[in-house]
Amino acid sequence: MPQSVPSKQQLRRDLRARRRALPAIQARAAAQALPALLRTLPDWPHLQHVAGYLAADAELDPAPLLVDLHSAGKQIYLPIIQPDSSLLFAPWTPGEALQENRYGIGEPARRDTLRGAAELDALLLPLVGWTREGRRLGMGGGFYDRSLACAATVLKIGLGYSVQEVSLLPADPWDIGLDYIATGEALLDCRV
Ligand SMILES: Nc1nc2c(c(=O)[nH]1)N(C=O)[C@@H](CNc1ccc(C(=O)N[C@@H](CCC(=O)O)C(=O)O)cc1)CN2
Ligand SMILES: Nc1ncnc2c1ncn2[C@@H]1O[C@H](COP(=O)(O)OP(=O)(O)OP(=O)(O)O)[C@@H](O)[C@H]1O
Repeated sequence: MPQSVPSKQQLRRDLRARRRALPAIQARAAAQALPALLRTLPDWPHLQHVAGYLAADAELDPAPLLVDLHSAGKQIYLPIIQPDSSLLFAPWTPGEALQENRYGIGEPARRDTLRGAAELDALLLPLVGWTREGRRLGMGGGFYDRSLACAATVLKIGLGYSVQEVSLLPADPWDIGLDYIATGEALLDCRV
């Protein structure tokens, strides 16, 4: 009998629990490995506008990576949830003022020059689950899928622990694939 694929909802529950159970020392090591891993990207020198996120719910923390990008002279951005449930991205520098969104996640208070995903060079996506082929499972709001529907050119880099890898994910027509996945141990090229 073919093995059935668990629902996205079931997977989300299991993988979020797995993420929360990771020892703090491993979580920190993965976050601290990200800057050197991302610097091996062939496109790294050309990335000028890069959106990240502020870690919530035990997500792989891009903070050291955002500091590294900033110190390399790149402009970093954070997502702002829009009324139509898409995301726009506001420039942000580590330490600048934040205000909480409906999930308690900080968003830049200064939002004068918002960009769409298509106007960024790279986007760091928080992963709940991932496959080697670059499929992703997010928190379930569809925010990233909606925002990427018209942004084919932006380099999509998922950040997720290796314990969040699964062999199969349910495929929906709106799912947008990743170009790379950084696990904290390796940078995987999903386009090959
Ligand atoms: N760090 C981070 N920022 C992000 C995202 C993300 O996944 N991670 N998003 C990526 O989309 C957007 C926010 N999406 C989110 C979707 C669901 C939940 C969440 O915690 N849901 C709760 C129920 C919360 C409630 O309804 O009050 C849950 O499922 O337990 C959080 C963020 C924009 N910013
Ligand atoms: N391009 C889109 N346009 C309209 N609705 C969309 C689009 N993409 C996704 N959605 C809606 O978003 C909901 C959640 O999608 P899904 O379960 O794939 O979320 P996710 O990819 O895990 O979340 P996220 O993208 O926020 O990380 C779906 O019910 C779907 O209807």
